[in-house]
Amino acid sequence: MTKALALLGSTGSIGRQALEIAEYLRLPVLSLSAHRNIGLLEEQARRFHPALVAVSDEAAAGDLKIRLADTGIRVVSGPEGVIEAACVPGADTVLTAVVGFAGLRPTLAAVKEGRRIALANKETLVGAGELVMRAVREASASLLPVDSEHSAIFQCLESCRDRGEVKRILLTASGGPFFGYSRDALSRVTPADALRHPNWHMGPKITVDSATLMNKGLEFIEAMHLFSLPPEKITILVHRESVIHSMVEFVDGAVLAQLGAPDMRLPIQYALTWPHRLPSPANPLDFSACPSLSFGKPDAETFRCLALAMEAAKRGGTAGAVLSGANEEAVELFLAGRIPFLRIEELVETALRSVGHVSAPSLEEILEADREARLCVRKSQ
Ligand SMILES: NC(=O)C1=CN([C@@H]2O[C@H](COP(=O)(O)OP(=O)(O)OC[C@H]3O[C@@H](n4cnc5c(N)ncnc54)[C@H](OP(=O)(O)O)[C@@H]3O)[C@@H](O)[C@H]2O)C=CC1
Ligand SMILES: CC(=O)[C@@H](O)[C@H](O)COP(=O)(O)O
Ligand SMILES: [Mn+2]
Repeated sequence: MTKALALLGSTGSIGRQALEIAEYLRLPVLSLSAHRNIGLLEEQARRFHPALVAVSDEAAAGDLKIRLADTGIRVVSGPEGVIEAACVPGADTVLTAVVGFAGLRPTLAAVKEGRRIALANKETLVGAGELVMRAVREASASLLPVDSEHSAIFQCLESCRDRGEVKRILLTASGGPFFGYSRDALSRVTPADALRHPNWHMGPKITVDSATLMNKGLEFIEAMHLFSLPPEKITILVHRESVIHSMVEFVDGAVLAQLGAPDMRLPIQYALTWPHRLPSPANPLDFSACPSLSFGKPDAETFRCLALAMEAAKRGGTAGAVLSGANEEAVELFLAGRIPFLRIEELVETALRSVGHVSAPSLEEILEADREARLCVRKSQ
């Protein structure tokens, strides 16, 4: 059970819900971080009185220092400031809800300090899964998934004493807002269309990833690392209702599933209270509102990002960092209205084919692969 929290990405979708849970559980919050949204960060700082707040954008950090001058709260800046927030003295748990690869270095720093990590930032494991999991083992840190599917799998595996008993993981996918669309229809969708997820309210990047099915590809790689499973033992199952958050099939044919309303407050809270369960403000599951549950296969021919992610999953090494970095950059261009939807997959594929591969990379080589992938996307847009 968490005693005190460091929260990275507090102004985002996960960050705001995490603060709701911290308040509900009466957990002290010792640090907060954001990129630029200092209006909300100031409000949060005044409400939760952390020892430290970090703002990764230097100019915004300067403004926040002035705004918080009367509070005695320390304001630190830049990527190094976010690392300081991750390692704030006294916090036993760090919830990493920064979006994108910017989450890697602070997460790694907290792992090395042996903290409990409640991990929402999936790009960390996609880009540097082997390195991060090795650091977790070396520091005897705990890594608790917040991503809804991975929290579900984690919960289904809790009574499993021998991983050899796992036949496969069934990773559920909503199919996103464009489920059933043809390539022709996809060529005309807008950012506003892509931001309309059928079941979840999330930040813009992950919402677009759900629309391209890249989110499921990222989650496939995240699951491989978190649960030490080869790609053959993970099956993606389209489940439009997002009620079953994922399942585990065992060698005797038994299947365990975790169900719940689509409400991230539940997996956030479980990562903070584990190994205990406490009452939660999350919406309860109303079975009468979901009379039928459907299942199907994902369409990786229409949604090419999924096929590219599976390719990167099998390739390993720096492929995950290239996939993730190129995708982040391409999604940003799409959201800015500078490229059409289907250009996202083309740019990711170009990066995967162009950036040199390293099979057992160091942190520096991973960071370099991410940099090169982003550069490749910007040059090819
Ligand atoms: N939202 C959800 O329901 C789920 C999210 N996740 C994962 O959790 C992570 C966060 O997602 P979500 O909350 O939706 O994202 P949001 O975009 O809503 O929030 C992102 C947070 O990260 C901060 N941030 C943005 N860029 C940087 C940067 N370069 N350096 C440091 N901080 C930065 C933002 O600050 P600012 O506000 O100032 O820009 C904000 O606090 C993602 O990895 C996502 O895939 C996983 C499962 C579900
Ligand atoms: C809430 C959460 O964990 C998201 O990752 C969500 O699962 C996205 O849904 P799909 O990618 O399945 O559309
Ligand atoms: Mn998810």
